[in-house]
Parts: sequence; structure tokens; C-alpha cells
Amino acid sequence: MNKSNKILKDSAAVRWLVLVLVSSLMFATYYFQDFFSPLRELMETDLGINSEEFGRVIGLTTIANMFGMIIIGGIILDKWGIRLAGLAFGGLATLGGIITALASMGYFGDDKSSVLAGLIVGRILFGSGLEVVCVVVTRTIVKWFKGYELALAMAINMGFGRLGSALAIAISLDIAGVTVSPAVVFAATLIGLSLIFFVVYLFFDIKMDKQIKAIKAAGQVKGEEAIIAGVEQEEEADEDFKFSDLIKLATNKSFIYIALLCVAFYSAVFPFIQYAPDLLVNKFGFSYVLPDSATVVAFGSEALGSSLVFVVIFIFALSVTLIPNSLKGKSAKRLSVLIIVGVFAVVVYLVRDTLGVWLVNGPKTASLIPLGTIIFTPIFGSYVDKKGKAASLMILGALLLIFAHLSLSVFQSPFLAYMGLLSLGIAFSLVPAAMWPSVAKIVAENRLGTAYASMFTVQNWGLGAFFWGIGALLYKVNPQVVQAISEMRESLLAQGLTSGEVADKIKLLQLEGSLPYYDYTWPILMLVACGVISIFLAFKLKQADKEQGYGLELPSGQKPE
Ligand SMILES: C[C@H](NC(=O)[C@@H](N)CCCCN)C(=O)O
Repeated sequence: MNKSNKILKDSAAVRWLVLVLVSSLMFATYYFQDFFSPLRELMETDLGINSEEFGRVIGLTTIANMFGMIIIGGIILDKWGIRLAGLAFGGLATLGGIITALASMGYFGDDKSSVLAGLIVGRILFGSGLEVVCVVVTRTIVKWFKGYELALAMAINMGFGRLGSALAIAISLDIAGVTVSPAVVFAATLIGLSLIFFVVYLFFDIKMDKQIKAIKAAGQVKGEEAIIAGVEQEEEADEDFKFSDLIKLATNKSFIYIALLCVAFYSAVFPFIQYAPDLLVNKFGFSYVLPDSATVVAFGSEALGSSLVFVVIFIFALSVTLIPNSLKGKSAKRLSVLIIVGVFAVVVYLVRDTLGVWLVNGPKTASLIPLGTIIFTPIFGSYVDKKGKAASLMILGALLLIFAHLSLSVFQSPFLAYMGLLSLGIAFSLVPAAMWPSVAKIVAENRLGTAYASMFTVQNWGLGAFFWGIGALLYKVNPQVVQAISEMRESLLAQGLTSGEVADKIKLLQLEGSLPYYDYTWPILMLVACGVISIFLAFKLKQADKEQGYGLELPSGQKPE
């Protein structure tokens, strides 16, 4: 390539800096989506917002996306380009964040209905920006990494999102303390900061576009330069959203199965994550605050032992997948797995007290689900690239999902709860790693934008229903708990206690056994149905692929004969 024709994206340092700048939006929006998860109980004791209302706040976040916002956003992105669309939808998400924060601080009124209405309006605005922001970020990454490390950049970008979710679940309650608002203000500040990072990115974007324009104007665009500099414009024109594409997709059997699988699978994962900390506290006796070691011992040796076994199994699974098969011979691989697991088992034993404290804390344990996917998704992704078997892996993922939700609903054993969380984490890594590249095999490249936008739209129908549905069912099947907590809250407030003191007191009364816990059996059992539907759809997808010949079971780049 002619040296003078080099553009910004040819510099690896600039490319990766751009990735960090734009992925911060992904981090912050995923954080904001999930930070309410460990606050379910505090919302009830601090603000009087019960589980159905909590579900409404979370469920309505997706409402605009259920009614076509992602498709509208995609069309706007085509027309306005990355810069304006990013600012508009990032700005919308930030505005939503600010309104949610103000509502939680009582800015629109201190009474429950004003707070609830403000939270809902804020979350609706945030949600209207959320998915389109993710599409803008993905487009930006394609712009900068096509011809370079595109798959890796995309995996890292998704990692930023998952890290946002994990941190949101792990630390929001620590930030909140005894009232909800500090956690909301913090989450809204993160989106604001990420929007500033996006504005910084715009300088790079403008500069690169100017370079491309200058190269073209100088008539120097030939051969490789033409591909690098000119391709975006050609593709943008070709990738425009068309309703005729939507019709074509809707009549493709394989696409229908994978889109429905996306709905069923994600409905049993994202909504579950919103309630996971509260489930662990209410059903399995985990804590909301970090307890001291003595309390952990009181929590029961079975749970403590189970959590440590959970860590060792996690390390075993990790080392089996991470150690390359290329290591000379099977026995060498087995030996290294044994050594790694042995060393870690000793470390786990030595730090068992601290680890035990963390692994009996509901939010900290639940945060391991998205955290684990940061490591496992790229590993499974590379397996799918090299070996294929995508449809079979989706079947396996659906099976793990059923096991996870069964062990977290019908059984009461902490050991099974840890195993359930582990298999949910593996399923949450396996299915996305197999699903998203499979869409690219089923749909032509220039129709991928439409395919992802329509999949995300139907996915949001499921998410909206289950975000709200779990909370609503929890409310319905626990009338005595709702009433007891609400009466206690009223009486403590009437005695002049602050809302923070009320929250503390209610927690204490539950620990003492004077106030009941929520029964989560039915709300989580409902998610087993999503697993069963997922497994059926994954089988149908495998069958349809055999008929239509997309090669979902083949390694990347290989086509069926
Ligand atoms: C890639 C996939 N993304 C989605 O499913 C988005 N529609 C969700 C965005 C909001 C997430 N809290 C994923 O994250 O696996």
C-alpha cells in the first residue's frame, strides 16, 4: 500500500483506542440495563415498589424496541450515519438515565406513584436508545476493523457489555447502601461518561472520513486502497433496510427457527439475571450484604463446601477448555489440567474464608454468570469457527438451560444452586457463540443488518414479557409476603424510622424468621418452559439446516457439498 494512502484505521494503536472509546457505550448501557437487579428488595423496603412494579420498571424498558425502535434506529443509522445516530441514541439513553436518577431522588415527587412514574419514563427513554446504541457500536467496529481483527474486536466489545452487567450486579447494592438513589445516579453518570468518550471518538471518525475523501479526490484509490477506503460507502448503500428483505427473511425456515430460538433462549437468561440475586437470597439463604466469616459458617457448612466445590469445578472447566489440544498428547493435557486444578484447589482452600464470604452473597455470586461468559464465549466461538457443530451446541445450551432452571426452582439444595448457576453461565456462553455466527451463514452479508434488527425486535417481545412476568408472578404467588412486608414498612415509617432504617430492620426481621421470604419456585419454573421450547427449536433448526444446506454444523468457511 502507498504510504501516503494510509488512513487512521491502519494504525493498530488507533484502532484499539477507538474500540475502547466506543465499547465504553456498550459497557455503560449494559451496566444501566442490569444495575437494578441486586436492588429488588431495597426498592421494596426503601421506595415501597413491590415485585410486580419492579418487573414493570424493568419490562417497560424494552417497550420501544418491542414496537420497532431497533428497525427505525437502523433506518436512521443508514440515513444519518454513525456520528449523528450515535449522538442521538446515546443522548436518548443518557437522558433516560438522568430522568431515572432524578426520579429515584424524589425530584418529581416523594410519593410512590411519582417515583414509579419517573422511573418508568426514564427507563423507557433509556431503552429506546439502548439497542440502537449497540447497533451503532457494532457498525463502528466493522468500519474500523474490517480487514483487520474483526471477530476479536467484536468478541472484546461483547466482553465490555458483559463486564458492565457483571459489575452492575456485583456492586450496585454496595453503592446504594440503604437507599436506591446513589446506585441510580452512579449508573446514569456512567452512561454520561461513555457518551463523552463517544464524542472523543468522533474526532477520529471525522479525521478518517476526511482522509478517505482526500484519497478518493486525488484519484489514488486503486486496488487494495479501494477496498479499504471505499468499501463503507458501497456497503452502506447496499445494506439499507428494505421491507422486502424482511419478507424474504420471514419465509426462510432456518431464519424463523433461529429467531424464535433467540427469543426463547434470551427470555430465560436476561430476565433471570434481573432476579438472580433476589432469588439466591430468598430461596437459598444467601446474603445481600457481605457477611463476616462467622455468619458464613452459620450459613451452613454444606453451602460453604458447595461454593468451594463450585469454584474448583469452574477452574476445571476453564482449564480443560483453555489448554490447547495441540499440547503433545492427551496425557500431557490431562496432567496439566490436574496440576492447574490441584494448585487452584490449594489456593481456594487457603482463601476459603474470603471466598466463602463472597460466594454466599447473592449479588456477587450472580455476577459470576456474565463474568464467566467473558472467558467462555470467545473459547466456544473459536471452537465453532474451527469445528462447526453450531446447531448441536445450541441444543446442548438449551439442555443446560433446562438443568439450570430446574435446579434453581424445584430443589432447595445450595450445591444444586451453584451447579445450576454454572450450567447457566456455560449455556449463556455457548448459545450466543453458536447463534450469532450461524445467522451470518443463513443470511447474505448485505442483509445481516436487517436480520439482526428483526431478531433483536422479536427478542425484545420475549424480554419485555419475562422481565415483567417474573416479577408479576412472584407478586401473585406470594400474597402473604407482599402484605407482611408492606404492613411492616408502613408501621416502621409511622414510628418515624427513615427509609434506610426501615430497609435494614426488614432485612433483620427476615433473618430472624419474623418476616417471610419470597417463594421463587413458580417464577423460575416458568423459565424451564423456555428451555424446553429452545431445545425443540434448536432441533428444528438442525433439521432445517440439513434440508437447506447452510452448513451450520460445518467449520467456518466450509460449505456443504
Ligand atoms: C449479542 C447479544 N445482544 C443482545 O441480545 C441485545 N439485543 C441485548 C442488548 C441489551 C443487553 N442487556 C448478547 O448480549 O448476547
